[in-house]
Amino acid sequence: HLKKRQWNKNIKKDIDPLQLWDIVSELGDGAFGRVYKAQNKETQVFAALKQVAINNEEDLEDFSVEINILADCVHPNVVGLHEAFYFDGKLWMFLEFCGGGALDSIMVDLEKPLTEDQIRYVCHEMCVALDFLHRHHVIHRDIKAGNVLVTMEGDVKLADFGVSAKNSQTHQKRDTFIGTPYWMAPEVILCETLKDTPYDFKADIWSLGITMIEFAQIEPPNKDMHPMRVLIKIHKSEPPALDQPSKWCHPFIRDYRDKTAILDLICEAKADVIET
Ligand SMILES: COc1ccc(Nc2ncnc(-c3cccnc3Nc3cc(NC(=O)c4cccc(C(F)(F)F)c4)ccc3C)n2)cc1
Repeated sequence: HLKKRQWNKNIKKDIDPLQLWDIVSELGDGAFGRVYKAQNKETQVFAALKQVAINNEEDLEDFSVEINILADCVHPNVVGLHEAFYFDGKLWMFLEFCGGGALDSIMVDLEKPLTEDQIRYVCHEMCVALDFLHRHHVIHRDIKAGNVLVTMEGDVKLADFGVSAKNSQTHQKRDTFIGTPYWMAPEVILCETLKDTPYDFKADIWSLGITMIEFAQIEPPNKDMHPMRVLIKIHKSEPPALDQPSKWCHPFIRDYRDKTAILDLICEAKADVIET
């Protein structure tokens, strides 16, 4: 007889989430799939809500992995999971809402890169997040500014919209190529293309470096190049560098505790929105 499917302890069943949460508005212009801003009726706390239609066991497996990672990896620099429900054939994921949004959108909205002080602070917070994830044997695999969220209090939280969104929208088959190439470490490309050399957590550190260049220049290196050509270039070239290295001071992560720089950025970004 079939072993009873071990139900995911992090997912609440047979409870209508809308009895506990109000949907406030749509998040992003559908860029992330169906993601909403929600508010808890009792605590008034805000959440980012993603609803995903679960059509089969495979989908449930995929998203259970994500929920287990989020439930196990509780850290101030990793986006937190409030709760998850399976209701009406859909998986409902409520995550802590970060009011500042993602850093790539902030740079695009303000039409300027981050300052050195902002980069220094964000870099330190991302190193702390990655150290935590790697100690929990989680390799992020898609580190980029678009996966770095900031709160109105100036906290920096690592998220990952790519994989799950990709699965939920395109129902990508497991063995197809995953992740945007610009930030990919050479060994990841090798693994993704040759499917044999296993890569390890150090791939996230390469992508962190590419993300620092992205913070400094708004775009990662090779952004204007066709993705396929980037794969070859990353593989055969030396690691990329800043366009103007002399512009940046070198003793980099030292007095990183300075939150004010990132708070200024968020105020600018929010002021920018209020003005428009
Ligand atoms: C456009 O303006 C805004 C304004 C505020 C926000 N704030 C915000 N705060 C929190 N989450 C989100 C979010 C936006 C779009 C899509 N998903 C979001 N969060 C989210 C993330 C996840 N999953 C992860 O972040 C995740 C998945 C696997 C691993 C990991 C990690 F390795 F980082 F732990 C993280 C699942 C479900 C949701 C709703 N968005 C976003 C856009």
